[in-house]
Amino acid sequence: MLASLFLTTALLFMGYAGYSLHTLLYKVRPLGIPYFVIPFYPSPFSRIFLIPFVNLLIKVFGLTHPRFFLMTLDWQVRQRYEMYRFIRSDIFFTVTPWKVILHVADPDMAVEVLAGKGGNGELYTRPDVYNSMLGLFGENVLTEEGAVWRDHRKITAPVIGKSLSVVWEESLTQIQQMIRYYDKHEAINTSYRDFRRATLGVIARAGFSKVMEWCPLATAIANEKDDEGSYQKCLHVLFENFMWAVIAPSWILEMLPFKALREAGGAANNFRFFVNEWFEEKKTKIELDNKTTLGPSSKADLMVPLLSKSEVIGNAFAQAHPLSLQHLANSPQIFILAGHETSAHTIANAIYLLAMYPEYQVKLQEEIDSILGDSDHNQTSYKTHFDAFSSGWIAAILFETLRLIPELTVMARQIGPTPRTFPRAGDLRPITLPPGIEFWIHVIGLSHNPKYWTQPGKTEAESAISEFRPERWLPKSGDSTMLKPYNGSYIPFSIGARGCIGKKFAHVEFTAIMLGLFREMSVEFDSCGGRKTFDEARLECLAEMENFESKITLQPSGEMPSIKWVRRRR
Ligand code: HEM
Repeated sequence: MLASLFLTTALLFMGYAGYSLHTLLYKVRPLGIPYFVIPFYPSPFSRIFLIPFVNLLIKVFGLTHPRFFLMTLDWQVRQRYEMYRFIRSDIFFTVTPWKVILHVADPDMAVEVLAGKGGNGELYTRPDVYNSMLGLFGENVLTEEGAVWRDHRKITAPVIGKSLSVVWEESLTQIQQMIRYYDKHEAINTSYRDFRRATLGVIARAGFSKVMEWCPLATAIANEKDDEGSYQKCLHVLFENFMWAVIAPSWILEMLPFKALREAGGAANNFRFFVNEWFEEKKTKIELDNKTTLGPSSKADLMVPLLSKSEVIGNAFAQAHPLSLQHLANSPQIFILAGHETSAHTIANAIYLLAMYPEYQVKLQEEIDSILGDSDHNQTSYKTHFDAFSSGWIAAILFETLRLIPELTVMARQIGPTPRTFPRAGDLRPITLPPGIEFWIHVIGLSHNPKYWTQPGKTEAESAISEFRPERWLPKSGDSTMLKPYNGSYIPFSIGARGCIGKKFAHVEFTAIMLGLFREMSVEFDSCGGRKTFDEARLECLAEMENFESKITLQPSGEMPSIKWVRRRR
């Protein structure tokens, strides 16, 4: 009885899926764009329960046709531009029974989708599944759309711009503390975590005037009784299990019979708790300050101007933009989530690339020495020194790192309820797409598209598009501006009104951290007592980078080779 009920349900489901797929194919075929049929939509649920199983089948049966790549986890990272080369088109569809996805490595179309406006005069929105993932911490600037998002953005964007001096100062402080630790340790393979701690320290200070001295994760966790230790532990657990935290509410995770999932549920709760506590602490302090004749004691962190716009503190702006205190309380959580892992992993990626290509460390150090001369880098400031470093090797290394390994591999948007026409680069005719289609703007596909990355006067092979060549960004002789890639072909921070709010923050932080590290140190692979050659370590590193996976951001799925920080020989 139960078996026949199960069979009937399965047959009905398959019938419905088949019918739905047929309807969607009917929409897609006349458009004349290459398409592949995929049996599932790559939602967080399928990422956990289905795709690993499909990956196993693909491996066991040795399936090598490119259509099978499209069913694997993070094919966007491993295939880069190759899928588009194979089908000879910069856009293609995957049609699933539930959704049609248009994969885009065409820069003109990318610009229109990310920065253009839909039929209702608003920006194209993210698919609901993305907003619900990002909405784990309540409504915030990242998840809202339309008028509410505009109000959030109006409040948060200027606030971030005001924190840059603190970002510079705190980045140098974190690195000083980190170097003290590295000086006493032979080899480490904890760089991703180490930089997460450093950038967390920067955002805590810039955001909340909270001082978090740098220490390795193990020490932070061992000190769990201190606030920051438990805070970092819960962030760590949350990042490791983000997909679980997205697909199930914390109270369900906390009831499950698996320790890792219970911890993930607890971590999501604790994270909200900690940030709310920081927020409340700050609010009380500002309210107190406002009651005194002196006014707010500190203008230098993100929360002061943010809170001064809230309905609690109350002013004309708050009346015109009635965002609730809860909306504003969610903003710091998003600053922390969006602003510390992205920066930390970009720095760690750059460090590994510099270990693989030591010749660029020398360039970087020469640049630092020529700008600073004998002066102490710890005495520099954002105002006096950022500009000097913003169009040389440090900047080129940041841009090239993000070209090869962006933090977000795909930016998803959807068409509203009416058909829209989209431009295509080159002399291809624009294309009118029906409602219901999702765009997956392929950030790495775009930054590896040979039409836009083959350098003038060179062949595609000579341009070494898949390799780390920061010099491609440097100003040409007789010019002072850095490379400006074809619009839409380089979008690690996205573009347009919805582009990253923390782009400058991240650039300043990266610059100060590189300055602090490479003024004093060099990085090299650990030879494991002479058992591993440089070439072996380099190949190991490349193989790990090929296997990076998207959790919240793109990051190692296994162990990176160990590296050593050594004092510079001068
Ligand atoms: C290397 C570092 C970073 C990278 C690569 C990066 C990348 C991005 C990207 C690609 C988006 C757009 C996402 C989308 O449209 O789907 C974004 C949005 C955002 N980023 Fe960043 N980000 C970085 C650092 C930061 C920092 C340091 C902060 C804050 C201090 C920050 C705060 C935000 C916020 C609030 C948004 C949402 C903006 C909106 O929707 O209006 N990011 N970031």
